[in-house]
Amino acid sequence: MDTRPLSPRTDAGRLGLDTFRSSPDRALAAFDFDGTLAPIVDDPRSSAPYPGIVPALSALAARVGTVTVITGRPAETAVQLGGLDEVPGIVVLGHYGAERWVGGRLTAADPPPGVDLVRGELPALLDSVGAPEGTWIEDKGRSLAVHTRRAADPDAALDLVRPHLERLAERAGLVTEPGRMVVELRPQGVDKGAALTALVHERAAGAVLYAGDDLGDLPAFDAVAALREEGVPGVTVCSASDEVTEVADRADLVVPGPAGLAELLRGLPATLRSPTP
Ligand SMILES: O=P(O)(O)OC[C@H]1O[C@H](O[C@H]2O[C@H](CO)[C@@H](O)[C@H](O)[C@H]2O)[C@H](O)[C@@H](O)[C@@H]1O
Repeated sequence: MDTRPLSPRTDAGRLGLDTFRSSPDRALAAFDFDGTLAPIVDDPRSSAPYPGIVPALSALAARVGTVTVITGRPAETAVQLGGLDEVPGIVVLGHYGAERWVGGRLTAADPPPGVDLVRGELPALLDSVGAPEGTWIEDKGRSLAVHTRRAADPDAALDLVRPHLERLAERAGLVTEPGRMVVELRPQGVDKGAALTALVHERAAGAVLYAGDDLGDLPAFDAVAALREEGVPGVTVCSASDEVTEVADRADLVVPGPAGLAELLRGLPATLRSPTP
């Protein structure tokens, strides 16, 4: 694994980063939250950004056209846990793009009815299939996530509940989103790739950087590849972990987790071209 900072291993990634640096005022920098800006912890309610990340995002926001966080969390949860309201102009796209938070204002569509069905049936379902102690439901309003990180054997617990969750999601007209010791049951029709593409187009961004750590970030990596075809150079960054290796395999640049991303962010502003007087 190449973990040298700021050295993309692909030509397309190098072009993406070079273009990002040479025209920062037209660039868009997008970040996943959990596992990328915030280290993974046992209890999702106690997530917090890696030290120095928020000031680094603020410094970046002063130099680049758009800074955004695209997360599976509700947008307001990410803002609150991350202290993201300190970052000037930041756009937080929650629930894989179904919600948008900017400057304290949240816009979102109503959740589909299937979410209520899942909310009503999930606890009894987990009991009936013998989900082990430590299995936990996170109710995120417009989706629900079943976490197993706190079970004695998280992988075995996930394997046990996954097929039942897939059947329930199908019955409710929802989809399952697999992640790090979690399966989420969420509405169809949104993903981080569509969210990223829409924001790049809206801002007429001339270059894009996307950083993520989990399977839910791969549609955003696909979006970066499609944007390149459209003529928008881009670079993908993996915040690497031992839990998920597919993202590192696909990334142009691999950094060792949120600590590595913080280092990358701290160094990035100094490499950006200054505006010509
Ligand atoms: O899109 P993201 O910002 O990466 O959010 C994805 C999921 O992140 C959270 O779960 C993950 O982080 C937890 C806290 O570190 C960890 O305990 C859990 O095992 C991880 O899967 C969040 O709780 C989910 O709702 C998000 O969908």
